[in-house]
Amino acid sequence: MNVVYLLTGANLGNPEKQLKDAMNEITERVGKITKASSIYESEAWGVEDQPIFLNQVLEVISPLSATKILQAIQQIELVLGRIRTQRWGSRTIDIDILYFNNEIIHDPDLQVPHPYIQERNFTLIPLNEIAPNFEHPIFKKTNQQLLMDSKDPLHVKIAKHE
Ligand SMILES: Nc1ncnc2c1ncn2[C@@H]1O[C@H](COP(=O)(O)OP(=O)(O)OP(=O)(O)O)[C@@H](O)[C@H]1O
Ligand SMILES: Nc1nc2c(c(=O)[nH]1)N=C(CO)CN2
Repeated sequence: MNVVYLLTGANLGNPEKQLKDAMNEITERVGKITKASSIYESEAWGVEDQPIFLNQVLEVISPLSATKILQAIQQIELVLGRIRTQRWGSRTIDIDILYFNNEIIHDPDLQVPHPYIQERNFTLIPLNEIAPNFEHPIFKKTNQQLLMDSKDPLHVKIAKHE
């Protein structure tokens, strides 16, 4: 069994419902959700002039390989009607693999740990709620240390407690 951390995000349609729907699909297609952070809201990072985002981090126990999980989350994005616009643009649902066990993967289609974890408070803050002591396998720092070192000014607040 593998331990995988996923980030879900949405800023179009009904973001809260889409995060809930994503949890159901993840349970169906990826594995058992063992921890779920609160739902957080923040301004759009990277591209301005977008609606605010909701984000959540999930810990999932999965029998699938990282490649199979990527395929499963891409299926879920399709099922939930993801509309792709621009890079870092608005979306009905986005699912990223943050960590897969403590493995380092550099495939053209799959970078694990996710390359932006340490730069984005919208990832670090929910991640810290459920996995503060998990160590980043490249930086050899816990999520808590990464958050303390973060230079991202983005303000991320709880929208809804789990
Ligand atoms: N760890 C990962 N999790 C999810 N997708 C990944 C990962 N590493 C690489 N990818 C690739 O990224 C592509 C998805 O890009 P996407 O359009 O979601 O980027 P984005 O969400 O706009 O930006 P970002 O990746 O910075 O969050 C997928 O096709 C997938 O192959
Ligand atoms: N606050 C926030 N900003 C973002 C997000 C996101 O999930 N939350 N996702 C993006 C696409 O990768 C770009 N910007």
